[in-house]
Amino acid sequence: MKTSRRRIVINPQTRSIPLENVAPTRPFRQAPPPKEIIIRLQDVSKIYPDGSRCLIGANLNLKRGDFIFITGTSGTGKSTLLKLLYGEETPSSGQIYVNGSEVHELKGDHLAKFRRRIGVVFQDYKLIPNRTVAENVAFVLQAQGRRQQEIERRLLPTLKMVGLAHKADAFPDQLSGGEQQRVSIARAIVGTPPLVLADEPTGNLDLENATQILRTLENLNTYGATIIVTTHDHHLAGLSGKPIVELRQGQLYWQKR
Ligand SMILES: Nc1ncnc2c1ncn2[C@@H]1O[C@H](COP(=O)(O)OP(=O)(O)OP(=O)(O)O)[C@@H](O)[C@H]1O
Repeated sequence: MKTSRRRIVINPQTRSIPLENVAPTRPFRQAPPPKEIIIRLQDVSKIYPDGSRCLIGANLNLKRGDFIFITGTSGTGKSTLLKLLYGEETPSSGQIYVNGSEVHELKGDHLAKFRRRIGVVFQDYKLIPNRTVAENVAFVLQAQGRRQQEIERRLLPTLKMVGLAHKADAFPDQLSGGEQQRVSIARAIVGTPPLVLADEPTGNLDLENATQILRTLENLNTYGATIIVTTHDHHLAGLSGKPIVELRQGQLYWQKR
């Protein structure tokens, strides 16, 4: 049987191949990364409709259990990078794989299930205003379908870890900015997710509290969780001794220690 094939026509004027003859209807997809690679960015660009260029052909590979800091000046695109990783934003081009899934292919229940395995510390905390600290943190475990007994077993130690056991019954508007930030950290780690994305998790904290939060994330990392922390604070990133990746002009650069 004869199959119809698209002809590639070389333009004799320029000797270049007209794009409409070669561009496939779907972007060319690479094979998924090997299992030990938990995060892969392949030639990823992100340009917002208003022209803000955050990533330009960026590449990154992280293995399970890696812990890195992403640094970069304000407005370079650190938050955007995390949003791409949990599917809140879609790349303008390129592929992003997280936990074996190509993120922007995930929709509906698949996306919700994928996100349940990621602990996210949002820069603006996103606490539920009419729920107490304990309820905000427990909410994650309820969404994961955990039993009440397990919720109770996890809740208090996590609140203690972030120094907020005494505020369990307070509502978000009764907390300082730093305390709200620590609630958002507790919420991200209470389910011991295999991946934590923390957007400026220490931005509102003094050095003592910031160091305590880093120790908590390092502790989770020793149990195998992959951790990505964005920060402006080179000093804090330097203190931890973990690798630093700088986002500069749309590219990701591993810093030498
Ligand atoms: N939804 C959006 N629509 C258009 N532009 C956006 C959007 N979100 C972010 N931007 C722009 O993209 C750029 C990167 O923003 P982003 O918040 O990712 O940077 P950042 O490095 O996290 O900044 P900061 O350190 O100040 O939090 C900025 O110029 C910002 O104005």
